[in-house]
Amino acid sequence: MAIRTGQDYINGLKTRQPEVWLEGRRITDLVNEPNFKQPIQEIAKLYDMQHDPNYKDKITGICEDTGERVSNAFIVPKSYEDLMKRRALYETWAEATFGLMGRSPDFLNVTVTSMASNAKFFERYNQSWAENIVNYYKHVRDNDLFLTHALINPQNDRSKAAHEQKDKFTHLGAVEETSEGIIVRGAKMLATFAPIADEVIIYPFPGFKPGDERYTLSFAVPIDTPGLRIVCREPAQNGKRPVFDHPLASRFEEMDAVLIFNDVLVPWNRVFVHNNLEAGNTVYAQTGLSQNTHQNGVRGLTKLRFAQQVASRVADSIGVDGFLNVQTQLGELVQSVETIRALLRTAENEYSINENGEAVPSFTSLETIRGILPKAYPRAIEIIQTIGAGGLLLSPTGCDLEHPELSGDIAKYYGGREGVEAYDRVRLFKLAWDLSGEAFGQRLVQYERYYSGDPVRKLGMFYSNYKKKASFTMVDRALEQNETEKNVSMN
Ligand SMILES: Cc1cc2nc3c(=O)[nH]c(=O)nc-3n(C[C@H](O)[C@H](O)[C@H](O)COP(=O)(O)OP(=O)(O)OC[C@H]3O[C@@H](n4cnc5c(N)ncnc54)[C@H](O)[C@@H]3O)c2cc1C
Repeated sequence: MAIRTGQDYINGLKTRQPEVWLEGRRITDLVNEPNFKQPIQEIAKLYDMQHDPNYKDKITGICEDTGERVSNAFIVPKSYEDLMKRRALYETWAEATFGLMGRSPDFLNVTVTSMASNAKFFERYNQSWAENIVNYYKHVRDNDLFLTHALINPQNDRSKAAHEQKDKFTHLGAVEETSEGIIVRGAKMLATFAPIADEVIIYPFPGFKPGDERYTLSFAVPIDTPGLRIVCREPAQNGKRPVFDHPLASRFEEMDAVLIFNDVLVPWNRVFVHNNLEAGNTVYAQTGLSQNTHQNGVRGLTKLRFAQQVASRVADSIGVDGFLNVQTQLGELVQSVETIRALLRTAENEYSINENGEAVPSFTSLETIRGILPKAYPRAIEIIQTIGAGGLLLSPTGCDLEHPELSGDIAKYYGGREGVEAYDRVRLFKLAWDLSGEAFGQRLVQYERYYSGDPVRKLGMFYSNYKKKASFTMVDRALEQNETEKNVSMN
Protein backbone atom coordinates (compact mmCIF):
# COMPACT_ATOMS: atom_id res chain seq x y z
CA MET A 1 0.00 0.00 0.00
CA ALA A 2 2.86 2.39 0.91
CA ILE A 3 1.29 5.87 0.99
CA ARG A 4 -2.26 5.99 2.26
CA THR A 5 -4.97 8.48 1.42
CA GLY A 6 -7.18 10.04 4.07
CA GLN A 7 -9.94 7.64 3.08
CA ASP A 8 -7.61 4.66 3.50
CA TYR A 9 -6.88 5.85 7.02
CA ILE A 10 -10.59 6.29 7.81
CA ASN A 11 -11.42 2.90 6.31
CA GLY A 12 -8.79 1.36 8.59
CA LEU A 13 -10.44 2.96 11.63
CA LYS A 14 -13.77 1.50 10.58
CA THR A 15 -12.39 -2.04 10.60
CA ARG A 16 -11.37 -1.85 14.26
CA GLN A 17 -13.21 -1.81 17.55
CA PRO A 18 -10.75 -0.66 20.23
CA GLU A 19 -12.05 -0.36 23.78
CA VAL A 20 -12.35 3.42 24.04
CA TRP A 21 -13.96 5.12 27.04
CA LEU A 22 -14.99 8.78 26.93
CA GLU A 23 -17.03 10.57 29.60
CA GLY A 24 -18.39 7.28 30.95
CA ARG A 25 -19.37 6.03 27.49
CA ARG A 26 -17.90 3.12 25.56
CA ILE A 27 -17.37 4.51 22.06
CA THR A 28 -18.38 2.01 19.42
CA ASP A 29 -18.53 4.21 16.31
CA LEU A 30 -15.24 6.09 16.36
CA VAL A 31 -15.47 7.82 13.01
CA ASN A 32 -18.91 9.24 13.75
CA GLU A 33 -18.21 10.17 17.36
CA PRO A 34 -18.63 13.98 17.48
CA ASN A 35 -15.52 14.39 19.65
CA PHE A 36 -13.29 12.59 17.17
CA LYS A 37 -14.91 13.36 13.84
CA GLN A 38 -13.07 16.58 13.03
CA PRO A 39 -9.63 15.50 14.34
CA ILE A 40 -9.98 12.36 12.17
CA GLN A 41 -10.66 14.64 9.18
CA GLU A 42 -7.57 16.72 9.99
CA ILE A 43 -5.36 13.61 10.09
CA ALA A 44 -7.01 12.37 6.89
CA LYS A 45 -6.09 15.66 5.19
CA LEU A 46 -2.44 15.07 6.07
CA TYR A 47 -2.57 11.65 4.42
CA ASP A 48 -4.24 13.19 1.36
CA MET A 49 -1.38 15.67 1.04
CA GLN A 50 0.86 12.68 0.22
CA HIS A 51 -1.11 12.28 -3.03
CA ASP A 52 -1.52 15.97 -3.79
CA PRO A 53 0.76 16.96 -6.71
CA ASN A 54 1.59 20.17 -4.81
CA TYR A 55 3.18 18.21 -1.97
CA LYS A 56 3.76 14.64 -3.13
CA ASP A 57 7.40 15.01 -4.20
CA LYS A 58 8.15 17.21 -1.24
CA ILE A 59 6.93 14.91 1.51
CA THR A 60 7.25 11.42 0.03
CA GLY A 61 9.99 9.52 -1.79
CA ILE A 62 10.86 6.13 -3.22
CA CYS A 63 11.83 3.45 -0.74
CA GLU A 64 15.13 1.73 -1.66
CA ASP A 65 13.93 -1.59 -0.19
CA THR A 66 10.60 -1.91 -1.96
CA GLY A 67 10.64 0.60 -4.83
CA GLU A 68 7.33 1.90 -3.48
CA ARG A 69 6.55 5.50 -2.65
CA VAL A 70 6.62 6.09 1.10
CA SER A 71 6.48 9.03 3.48
CA ASN A 72 9.83 10.78 3.97
CA ALA A 73 9.47 9.78 7.63
CA PHE A 74 10.37 6.22 6.59
CA ILE A 75 13.47 7.06 4.59
CA VAL A 76 16.64 6.82 6.68
CA PRO A 77 18.53 10.10 6.15
CA LYS A 78 22.09 9.58 4.92
CA SER A 79 22.97 13.18 4.11
CA TYR A 80 22.08 16.80 4.71
CA GLU A 81 19.78 16.67 1.67
CA ASP A 82 17.90 13.72 3.20
CA LEU A 83 17.52 15.62 6.47
CA MET A 84 16.04 18.51 4.50
CA LYS A 85 13.52 16.12 2.91
CA ARG A 86 12.50 15.04 6.38
CA ARG A 87 12.23 18.64 7.43
CA ALA A 88 10.00 19.38 4.42
CA LEU A 89 7.56 16.74 5.64
CA TYR A 90 7.56 18.01 9.23
CA GLU A 91 7.13 21.58 8.06
CA THR A 92 4.39 20.84 5.55
CA TRP A 93 2.29 18.91 8.06
CA ALA A 94 2.97 21.37 10.87
CA GLU A 95 1.92 24.29 8.64
CA ALA A 96 -1.30 22.43 7.80
CA THR A 97 -2.14 22.15 11.51
CA PHE A 98 -0.45 25.41 12.67
CA GLY A 99 1.86 23.23 14.76
CA LEU A 100 -1.05 22.38 17.05
CA MET A 101 -1.03 18.63 16.43
CA GLY A 102 2.23 17.49 17.97
CA ARG A 103 1.55 13.81 17.48
CA SER A 104 0.76 13.84 13.77
CA PRO A 105 1.79 10.49 12.21
CA ASP A 106 5.29 11.71 11.23
CA PHE A 107 6.35 11.92 14.90
CA LEU A 108 6.23 8.21 15.65
CA ASN A 109 6.96 7.17 12.08
CA VAL A 110 10.41 8.78 12.31
CA THR A 111 10.84 7.37 15.80
CA VAL A 112 10.25 3.81 14.59
CA THR A 113 12.47 4.38 11.54
CA SER A 114 15.23 5.60 13.80
CA MET A 115 14.77 2.70 16.25
CA ALA A 116 15.13 0.28 13.33
CA SER A 117 18.18 2.00 11.89
CA ASN A 118 19.68 1.67 15.37
CA ALA A 119 18.93 -2.06 15.43
CA LYS A 120 22.48 -2.65 16.68
CA PHE A 121 21.37 -1.29 20.04
CA PHE A 122 18.77 -4.07 20.33
CA GLU A 123 21.18 -6.67 18.93
CA ARG A 124 23.53 -5.98 21.83
CA TYR A 125 20.95 -7.53 24.14
CA ASN A 126 18.96 -9.93 22.00
CA GLN A 127 19.17 -10.81 18.30
CA SER A 128 15.41 -11.31 18.01
CA TRP A 129 14.65 -7.86 19.44
CA ALA A 130 16.73 -6.37 16.63
CA GLU A 131 14.88 -8.45 14.01
CA ASN A 132 11.54 -7.52 15.58
CA ILE A 133 12.16 -3.78 15.46
CA VAL A 134 13.29 -3.91 11.84
CA ASN A 135 10.26 -5.99 10.84
CA TYR A 136 7.99 -3.69 12.78
CA TYR A 137 9.43 -0.66 10.99
CA LYS A 138 8.71 -2.38 7.65
CA HIS A 139 5.16 -3.15 8.76
CA VAL A 140 4.51 0.47 9.78
CA ARG A 141 6.20 1.81 6.63
CA ASP A 142 4.50 -0.50 4.15
CA ASN A 143 1.07 0.07 5.68
CA ASP A 144 1.70 3.77 6.36
CA LEU A 145 0.38 3.43 9.89
CA PHE A 146 -0.51 6.03 12.45
CA LEU A 147 0.86 5.17 15.90
CA THR A 148 0.33 6.39 19.40
CA HIS A 149 2.84 5.81 22.17
CA ALA A 150 2.99 5.68 25.95
CA LEU A 151 6.27 5.93 27.83
CA ILE A 152 5.32 7.11 31.27
CA ASN A 153 4.11 5.15 34.28
CA PRO A 154 0.88 6.43 35.81
CA GLN A 155 1.34 9.26 38.29
CA ASN A 156 0.83 7.38 41.56
CA ASP A 157 3.71 7.71 43.98
CA ARG A 158 6.69 9.24 42.20
CA SER A 159 8.86 8.89 45.30
CA LYS A 160 8.80 5.11 44.84
CA ALA A 161 10.16 2.82 42.13
CA ALA A 162 7.79 0.83 39.88
CA HIS A 163 8.20 -2.35 41.95
CA GLU A 164 7.52 -0.46 45.20
CA GLN A 165 4.06 0.83 44.19
CA LYS A 166 1.04 -0.38 46.20
CA ASP A 167 0.09 -2.97 43.62
CA LYS A 168 2.71 -4.96 41.73
CA PHE A 169 0.92 -4.20 38.46
CA THR A 170 -0.02 -0.55 38.85
CA HIS A 171 2.78 0.25 36.43
CA LEU A 172 2.77 -1.78 33.25
CA GLY A 173 4.79 -4.94 33.77
CA ALA A 174 5.31 -8.45 32.50
CA VAL A 175 3.13 -11.01 34.30
CA GLU A 176 4.39 -14.17 32.64
CA GLU A 177 6.01 -15.55 29.53
CA THR A 178 4.10 -18.08 27.41
CA SER A 179 5.00 -19.92 24.23
CA GLU A 180 3.14 -17.21 22.27
CA GLY A 181 4.54 -14.14 23.99
CA ILE A 182 4.45 -12.04 27.13
CA ILE A 183 1.33 -11.32 29.17
CA VAL A 184 1.43 -7.69 30.34
CA ARG A 185 -0.66 -5.95 32.98
CA GLY A 186 -0.90 -2.38 34.35
CA ALA A 187 -1.13 1.16 33.01
CA LYS A 188 0.88 3.60 30.93
CA MET A 189 0.29 7.22 30.04
CA LEU A 190 -0.08 9.58 28.20
CA ALA A 191 -1.12 8.20 24.86
CA THR A 192 -2.05 11.17 22.69
CA PHE A 193 -4.39 10.29 19.82
CA ALA A 194 -4.79 6.72 21.14
CA PRO A 195 -8.49 6.36 20.20
CA ILE A 196 -7.90 7.16 16.54
CA ALA A 197 -4.49 5.58 16.02
CA ASP A 198 -3.83 2.24 14.31
CA GLU A 199 -1.33 0.78 16.77
CA VAL A 200 0.44 1.61 20.01
CA ILE A 201 4.15 1.38 20.68
CA ILE A 202 5.40 1.22 24.25
CA TYR A 203 8.97 2.06 25.12
CA PRO A 204 10.39 2.94 28.49
CA PHE A 205 11.52 6.29 29.81
CA PRO A 206 14.74 6.04 31.86
CA GLY A 207 14.63 5.82 35.65
CA PHE A 208 14.32 2.09 36.43
CA LYS A 209 15.97 0.79 39.58
CA PRO A 210 17.07 -2.76 40.48
CA GLY A 211 13.85 -4.68 41.15
CA ASP A 212 12.10 -2.93 38.23
CA GLU A 213 13.16 -5.50 35.62
CA ARG A 214 9.62 -6.64 34.75
CA TYR A 215 8.66 -3.03 33.89
CA THR A 216 11.41 -2.51 31.33
CA LEU A 217 9.15 -3.26 28.40
CA SER A 218 9.13 -2.12 24.82
CA PHE A 219 6.62 -3.59 22.37
CA ALA A 220 3.94 -2.69 19.84
CA VAL A 221 0.40 -4.00 19.39
CA PRO A 222 -2.66 -3.02 17.33
CA ILE A 223 -4.85 -0.54 19.17
CA ASP A 224 -7.77 -2.99 19.27
CA THR A 225 -5.76 -5.78 20.91
CA PRO A 226 -8.00 -7.67 23.39
CA GLY A 227 -7.53 -6.50 26.98
CA LEU A 228 -6.28 -3.03 26.03
CA ARG A 229 -8.52 -0.32 27.48
CA ILE A 230 -8.24 3.34 26.46
CA VAL A 231 -9.55 5.85 29.00
CA CYS A 232 -9.76 9.36 27.51
CA ARG A 233 -9.43 12.61 29.40
CA GLU A 234 -12.38 15.02 29.39
CA PRO A 235 -12.61 16.53 25.93
CA ALA A 236 -11.85 20.21 25.43
CA GLN A 237 -14.53 20.40 22.76
CA ASN A 238 -17.63 18.31 22.20
CA GLY A 239 -17.72 18.30 18.43
CA LYS A 240 -20.86 20.45 18.49
CA ARG A 241 -19.34 23.86 19.15
CA PRO A 242 -19.38 25.82 15.88
CA VAL A 243 -16.16 26.30 13.94
CA PHE A 244 -16.88 30.05 13.90
CA ASP A 245 -16.85 30.24 17.71
CA HIS A 246 -13.95 27.82 18.19
CA PRO A 247 -11.91 27.94 15.01
CA LEU A 248 -9.00 25.95 16.46
CA ALA A 249 -10.49 23.81 19.25
CA SER A 250 -13.19 22.50 16.91
CA ARG A 251 -10.56 21.18 14.49
CA PHE A 252 -7.28 20.32 16.16
CA GLU A 253 -7.99 18.59 19.43
CA GLU A 254 -5.56 15.71 20.11
CA MET A 255 -7.27 13.42 22.58
CA ASP A 256 -5.00 12.10 25.36
CA ALA A 257 -5.58 8.84 27.19
CA VAL A 258 -4.38 6.44 29.83
CA LEU A 259 -3.83 2.92 28.53
CA ILE A 260 -4.80 0.05 30.81
CA PHE A 261 -3.49 -3.37 29.86
CA ASN A 262 -5.61 -6.15 31.35
CA ASP A 263 -3.47 -9.23 30.73
CA VAL A 264 -2.69 -8.38 27.15
CA LEU A 265 -0.74 -10.91 25.12
CA VAL A 266 2.21 -9.35 23.33
CA PRO A 267 3.42 -11.81 20.67
CA TRP A 268 7.16 -12.55 20.78
CA ASN A 269 7.69 -10.99 17.37
CA ARG A 270 6.45 -7.66 18.73
CA VAL A 271 8.80 -7.54 21.74
CA PHE A 272 11.67 -5.03 21.47
CA VAL A 273 12.90 -4.89 25.09
CA HIS A 274 12.01 -7.09 28.02
CA ASN A 275 13.39 -7.79 31.48
CA ASN A 276 16.62 -5.82 31.12
CA LEU A 277 17.39 -2.79 33.27
CA GLU A 278 20.22 -1.45 31.17
CA ALA A 279 18.29 -1.69 27.89
CA GLY A 280 15.20 -0.23 29.58
CA ASN A 281 17.11 2.77 30.85
CA THR A 282 18.93 3.53 27.61
CA VAL A 283 16.62 2.59 24.73
CA TYR A 284 14.89 5.99 24.78
CA ALA A 285 18.04 8.07 24.49
CA GLN A 286 19.99 5.76 22.19
CA THR A 287 17.48 4.89 19.48
CA GLY A 288 14.55 7.01 18.24
CA LEU A 289 15.13 10.20 20.12
CA SER A 290 17.45 12.19 17.88
CA GLN A 291 15.13 12.09 14.90
CA ASN A 292 11.86 12.80 16.66
CA THR A 293 13.49 15.74 18.45
CA HIS A 294 14.01 17.21 14.96
CA GLN A 295 10.29 16.83 14.26
CA ASN A 296 9.55 18.43 17.64
CA GLY A 297 11.75 21.40 16.80
CA VAL A 298 10.22 22.04 13.38
CA ARG A 299 6.67 21.61 14.66
CA GLY A 300 7.40 23.69 17.78
CA LEU A 301 8.79 26.53 15.67
CA THR A 302 5.60 26.54 13.57
CA LYS A 303 3.44 26.70 16.68
CA LEU A 304 5.49 29.53 18.18
CA ARG A 305 5.39 31.45 14.88
CA PHE A 306 1.63 31.04 14.83
CA ALA A 307 1.29 32.39 18.40
CA GLN A 308 3.60 35.28 17.51
CA GLN A 309 1.49 36.17 14.48
CA VAL A 310 -1.75 35.94 16.47
CA ALA A 311 -0.30 38.30 19.10
CA SER A 312 0.79 40.80 16.44
CA ARG A 313 -2.57 40.75 14.67
CA VAL A 314 -4.49 41.18 17.93
CA ALA A 315 -2.32 44.18 18.85
CA ASP A 316 -2.71 45.73 15.41
CA SER A 317 -6.48 45.18 15.29
CA ILE A 318 -7.12 47.33 18.37
CA GLY A 319 -4.43 49.90 17.64
CA VAL A 320 -2.17 49.16 20.62
CA ASP A 321 1.01 48.14 18.81
CA GLY A 322 2.33 51.71 18.85
CA PHE A 323 2.69 51.60 22.63
CA LEU A 324 6.19 50.85 23.85
CA ASN A 325 5.13 48.21 26.40
CA VAL A 326 3.22 46.32 23.70
CA GLN A 327 6.05 46.65 21.19
CA THR A 328 8.57 45.20 23.64
CA GLN A 329 6.35 42.16 24.21
CA LEU A 330 5.86 41.63 20.50
CA GLY A 331 9.57 42.17 19.89
CA GLU A 332 10.39 39.60 22.56
CA LEU A 333 8.16 37.10 20.77
CA VAL A 334 9.81 37.72 17.39
CA GLN A 335 13.20 37.16 19.02
CA SER A 336 12.01 33.87 20.52
CA VAL A 337 10.95 32.71 17.08
CA GLU A 338 14.26 33.80 15.57
CA THR A 339 16.20 32.00 18.32
CA ILE A 340 14.42 28.72 17.62
CA ARG A 341 14.80 29.21 13.87
CA ALA A 342 18.54 29.78 14.25
CA LEU A 343 18.94 26.75 16.53
CA LEU A 344 17.12 24.57 14.05
CA ARG A 345 19.40 25.70 11.23
CA THR A 346 22.42 25.03 13.43
CA ALA A 347 21.11 21.57 14.32
CA GLU A 348 20.72 20.73 10.63
CA ASN A 349 23.94 22.34 9.40
CA GLU A 350 25.97 20.68 12.15
CA TYR A 351 24.54 17.22 11.47
CA SER A 352 26.76 14.18 11.84
CA ILE A 353 26.74 10.68 10.42
CA ASN A 354 26.39 8.13 13.19
CA GLU A 355 27.92 4.62 13.32
CA ASN A 356 24.94 3.26 11.36
CA GLY A 357 25.44 5.71 8.51
CA GLU A 358 22.41 7.74 9.54
CA ALA A 359 22.50 11.54 9.32
CA VAL A 360 21.50 13.00 12.68
CA PRO A 361 21.00 16.68 13.45
CA SER A 362 23.07 18.18 16.26
CA PHE A 363 21.60 16.89 19.46
CA THR A 364 22.87 19.81 21.57
CA SER A 365 21.04 22.36 19.42
CA LEU A 366 17.83 20.32 19.31
CA GLU A 367 17.88 19.77 23.06
CA THR A 368 18.46 23.51 23.50
CA ILE A 369 15.23 24.08 21.56
CA ARG A 370 13.63 21.52 23.82
CA GLY A 371 14.84 23.52 26.82
CA ILE A 372 13.70 26.91 25.50
CA LEU A 373 10.23 26.08 24.13
CA PRO A 374 8.65 25.13 27.49
CA LYS A 375 9.40 28.70 28.58
CA ALA A 376 8.96 30.52 25.26
CA TYR A 377 5.56 29.08 24.34
CA PRO A 378 3.81 29.76 27.69
CA ARG A 379 5.30 33.28 27.50
CA ALA A 380 3.82 33.71 23.99
CA ILE A 381 0.42 32.75 25.38
CA GLU A 382 0.84 35.15 28.29
CA ILE A 383 1.62 37.92 25.80
CA ILE A 384 -1.55 37.19 23.79
CA GLN A 385 -3.56 37.27 27.05
CA THR A 386 -1.91 40.52 28.14
CA ILE A 387 -2.41 42.33 24.86
CA GLY A 388 -5.91 40.99 24.14
CA ALA A 389 -6.88 41.70 27.76
CA GLY A 390 -10.62 41.89 28.54
CA GLY A 391 -11.64 41.85 24.90
CA LEU A 392 -10.57 38.23 24.60
CA LEU A 393 -13.43 37.19 26.86
CA LEU A 394 -16.15 39.30 25.34
CA SER A 395 -16.58 38.07 21.79
CA PRO A 396 -20.23 37.49 20.86
CA THR A 397 -21.11 34.15 19.31
CA GLY A 398 -21.82 33.53 15.64
CA CYS A 399 -25.53 33.35 16.52
CA ASP A 400 -25.36 36.83 18.09
CA LEU A 401 -23.74 38.21 14.96
CA GLU A 402 -26.50 36.83 12.78
CA HIS A 403 -29.38 38.02 14.97
CA PRO A 404 -31.10 41.06 13.37
CA GLU A 405 -31.68 42.75 16.74
CA LEU A 406 -28.01 42.54 17.71
CA SER A 407 -26.14 42.83 14.45
CA GLY A 408 -26.28 46.65 14.40
CA ASP A 409 -24.86 46.95 17.92
CA ILE A 410 -22.16 44.42 17.16
CA ALA A 411 -21.13 46.29 14.02
CA LYS A 412 -20.92 49.50 16.05
CA TYR A 413 -19.31 48.38 19.31
CA TYR A 414 -17.09 45.46 18.38
CA GLY A 415 -15.07 46.96 15.56
CA GLY A 416 -11.35 47.60 16.00
CA ARG A 417 -9.09 50.41 14.88
CA GLU A 418 -9.90 52.33 11.68
CA GLY A 419 -10.40 49.77 8.92
CA VAL A 420 -11.04 46.71 11.13
CA GLU A 421 -14.70 45.71 10.93
CA ALA A 422 -16.48 44.05 13.86
CA TYR A 423 -16.82 40.71 12.06
CA ASP A 424 -13.08 40.49 11.43
CA ARG A 425 -12.10 41.59 14.93
CA VAL A 426 -14.50 39.11 16.55
CA ARG A 427 -13.20 36.27 14.36
CA LEU A 428 -9.60 37.11 15.23
CA PHE A 429 -10.29 37.38 18.95
CA LYS A 430 -12.08 34.03 18.97
CA LEU A 431 -9.04 32.42 17.39
CA ALA A 432 -6.79 34.14 19.95
CA TRP A 433 -9.00 32.96 22.84
CA ASP A 434 -9.03 29.36 21.61
CA LEU A 435 -5.23 29.50 21.57
CA SER A 436 -4.73 31.32 24.86
CA GLY A 437 -7.72 30.83 27.12
CA GLU A 438 -9.89 27.81 26.33
CA ALA A 439 -9.13 24.38 27.82
CA PHE A 440 -7.88 23.52 24.33
CA GLY A 441 -5.28 26.30 24.53
CA GLN A 442 -4.24 25.39 28.07
CA ARG A 443 -3.61 21.82 26.99
CA LEU A 444 -1.39 23.18 24.21
CA VAL A 445 0.66 25.00 26.85
CA GLN A 446 0.90 21.87 29.00
CA TYR A 447 1.90 19.92 25.90
CA GLU A 448 4.80 22.25 25.20
CA ARG A 449 6.01 21.89 28.78
CA TYR A 450 5.79 18.12 29.04
CA TYR A 451 5.43 16.41 25.68
CA SER A 452 8.87 14.88 25.74
CA GLY A 453 9.40 14.39 29.43
CA ASP A 454 9.86 16.52 32.50
CA PRO A 455 11.88 19.59 31.40
CA VAL A 456 13.57 19.80 34.81
CA ARG A 457 15.09 16.34 34.64
CA LYS A 458 15.75 16.69 30.92
CA LEU A 459 17.82 19.81 31.55
CA GLY A 460 19.73 17.96 34.27
CA MET A 461 20.44 15.08 31.86
CA PHE A 462 21.38 17.59 29.17
CA TYR A 463 24.03 19.13 31.41
CA SER A 464 25.39 15.75 32.54
CA ASN A 465 25.80 14.70 28.91
CA TYR A 466 27.28 18.06 27.98
CA LYS A 467 29.82 17.76 30.80
CA LYS A 468 30.91 14.31 29.58
CA LYS A 469 31.90 15.77 26.20
CA ALA A 470 33.10 19.21 27.28
CA SER A 471 36.75 19.75 28.18
CA PHE A 472 36.65 23.34 29.49
CA THR A 473 40.07 23.99 27.95
CA MET A 474 39.69 27.77 28.06
CA VAL A 475 39.83 27.61 31.83
CA ASP A 476 43.01 25.48 31.67
CA ARG A 477 44.52 27.95 29.24
CA ALA A 478 43.68 30.90 31.48
CA LEU A 479 45.12 29.14 34.52
CA GLU A 480 48.29 28.21 32.64
CA GLN A 481 48.70 31.77 31.43
CA ASN A 482 48.34 33.01 35.01
CA GLU A 483 51.06 30.60 36.09
CA THR A 484 53.35 31.95 33.34
CA GLU A 485 52.57 35.54 34.30
CA LYS A 486 53.27 34.69 37.98
CA ASN A 487 56.63 33.16 37.09
CA VAL A 488 57.53 36.13 34.90
CA SER A 489 56.68 38.62 37.66
CA MET A 490 58.61 36.56 40.25
CA ASN A 491 61.71 36.53 38.07
C1 LIG B 1 -0.55 17.25 26.55
C2 LIG B 1 0.46 16.17 26.76
C3 LIG B 1 0.61 15.17 25.81
C4 LIG B 1 1.51 14.13 26.03
N1 LIG B 1 1.62 13.12 25.11
C5 LIG B 1 2.35 12.03 25.40
C6 LIG B 1 2.35 10.89 24.54
O1 LIG B 1 1.73 10.90 23.47
N2 LIG B 1 3.04 9.79 24.93
C7 LIG B 1 3.74 9.76 26.11
O2 LIG B 1 4.34 8.75 26.40
N3 LIG B 1 3.77 10.82 26.93
C8 LIG B 1 3.10 11.95 26.60
N4 LIG B 1 3.12 13.02 27.45
C9 LIG B 1 3.55 12.72 28.84
C10 LIG B 1 4.84 13.24 29.16
O3 LIG B 1 5.79 12.35 28.70
C11 LIG B 1 4.84 13.40 30.69
O4 LIG B 1 3.84 14.30 31.08
C12 LIG B 1 6.17 13.90 31.13
O5 LIG B 1 7.12 12.89 30.92
C13 LIG B 1 6.19 14.30 32.60
O6 LIG B 1 5.79 13.21 33.40
P1 LIG B 1 4.58 13.34 34.42
O7 LIG B 1 3.50 14.09 33.73
O8 LIG B 1 4.29 12.01 34.92
O9 LIG B 1 5.15 14.26 35.59
P2 LIG B 1 5.91 13.76 36.88
O10 LIG B 1 7.09 12.95 36.48
O11 LIG B 1 4.97 13.09 37.80
O12 LIG B 1 6.40 15.13 37.51
C14 LIG B 1 5.56 15.94 38.34
C15 LIG B 1 6.43 17.02 38.99
O13 LIG B 1 7.33 16.44 39.91
C16 LIG B 1 8.69 16.66 39.55
N5 LIG B 1 9.40 15.37 39.66
C17 LIG B 1 8.85 14.12 39.53
N6 LIG B 1 9.79 13.18 39.69
C18 LIG B 1 10.95 13.81 39.92
C19 LIG B 1 12.29 13.37 40.14
N7 LIG B 1 12.61 12.08 40.14
N8 LIG B 1 13.23 14.30 40.30
C20 LIG B 1 12.92 15.62 40.27
N9 LIG B 1 11.68 16.10 40.08
C21 LIG B 1 10.71 15.21 39.89
C22 LIG B 1 8.66 17.12 38.08
O14 LIG B 1 9.71 18.06 37.81
C23 LIG B 1 7.28 17.78 37.98
O15 LIG B 1 7.34 19.12 38.36
C24 LIG B 1 2.27 14.10 27.23
C25 LIG B 1 2.13 15.11 28.18
C26 LIG B 1 1.23 16.14 27.95
C27 LIG B 1 1.10 17.21 29.00
